[in-house]
Amino acid sequence: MSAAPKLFACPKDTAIVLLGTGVVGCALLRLLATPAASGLYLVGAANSRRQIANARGVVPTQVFAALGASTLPRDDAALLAALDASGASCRVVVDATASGEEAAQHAAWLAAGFHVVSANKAATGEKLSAWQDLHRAAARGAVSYGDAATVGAGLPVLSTLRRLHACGDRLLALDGVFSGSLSWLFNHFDGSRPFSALLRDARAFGYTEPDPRIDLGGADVARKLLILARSAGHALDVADVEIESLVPPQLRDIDMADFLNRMEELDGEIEARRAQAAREGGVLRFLARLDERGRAHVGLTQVAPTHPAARLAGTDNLFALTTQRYQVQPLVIQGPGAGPEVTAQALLGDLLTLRRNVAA
Ligand SMILES: NC(=O)C1=CN([C@@H]2O[C@H](COP(=O)(O)OP(=O)(O)OC[C@H]3O[C@@H](n4cnc5c(N)ncnc54)[C@H](O)[C@@H]3O)[C@@H](O)[C@H]2O)C=CC1
Ligand SMILES: N[C@@H](CC=O)C(=O)O
Repeated sequence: MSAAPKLFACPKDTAIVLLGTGVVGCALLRLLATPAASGLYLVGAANSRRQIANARGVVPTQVFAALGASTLPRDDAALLAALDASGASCRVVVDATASGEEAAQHAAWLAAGFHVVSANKAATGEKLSAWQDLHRAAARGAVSYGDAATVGAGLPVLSTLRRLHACGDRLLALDGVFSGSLSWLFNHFDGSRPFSALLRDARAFGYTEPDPRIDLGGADVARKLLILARSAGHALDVADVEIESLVPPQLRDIDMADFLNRMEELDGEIEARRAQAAREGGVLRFLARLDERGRAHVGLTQVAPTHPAARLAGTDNLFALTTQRYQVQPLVIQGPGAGPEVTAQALLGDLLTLRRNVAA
């Protein structure tokens, strides 16, 4: 891969490797080629099968072609070596995969002094012990973990919660719609098209997880609820969240390709629920709730058309934060909660914050 002279017009202070060149990773590559990303330079990129690395710099717009031509085997160590060889003072691994294996490495990377910026929720939204390890590792490595993309695709909800927590405010309850894909699906599911057809569209628009059962099964929403609760100081674990799955038992354990061919099997049950809700004057929304007694639940709920969740559009997420100081009226954050551009912007925002903090 040839060096990129234009990139070196900026100080080489922040070197990046990018894991994952799917919809989010690609959108980030586009942003890295814009002036907003001055001072950030890419030294490696990988998908699940191939990688490229060059400590002197990789041109973001050439990553696809270079990966296509690459014969380098997948090896995270070689990517970390490129970060080290770059000489940059700030070395960052960006995780835009949905891989549990990569997420399991975040703590080790932090402990070794690499910053991590992640859209992947598997490290922070699953086991509480992993969350705790990660925060200990970041302290040990004196580095930061950027996670703005993991909740609300970068809506300012985690930053707000953390600021309230730092001010001594206490989160009492959390309510809302935490999934962009499920929001989009139920905002459009009016009986005119089968649910499975809408799901194919949501997948094509890049709103769903690589395996849409992670969305439909409630796991993605539960992860976000856990990330939010933990960021507000609540030590919640996976077993503390009651999850209602929309995936019927016969579709849960088959491989993803089979599931994608059999999505029509979702239609009967979900259309019956929609029709029943409509007969009773309501609509379906996939809601998340953490109540004041620490009970957490995610699942499909029938709501009245006047309910705030019934008035969302597109991929809107809605986060209603009830805290000691926002008790009479919750603090509400609403906006698009999925999609490549907004998610990549959240990653870029974390990278720029890191760069600023390291320079300060
Ligand atoms: N799509 C969205 O709106 C949002 C996505 N996210 C998160 O962003 C992440 C990526 O999502 P998408 O781009 O939609 O998925 P995608 O399926 O389009 O892309 C995933 C990429 O990761 C690569 N990959 C898988 N395992 C890998 C490994 N071990 N090493 C390197 N690359 C590997 C795949 O080859 C692919 O390039 C997920 O964790 C998702 O939860 C977060 C917020 C919003
Ligand atoms: N699949 C997720 C993408 C963002 O996290 C969602 O639907 O919200």
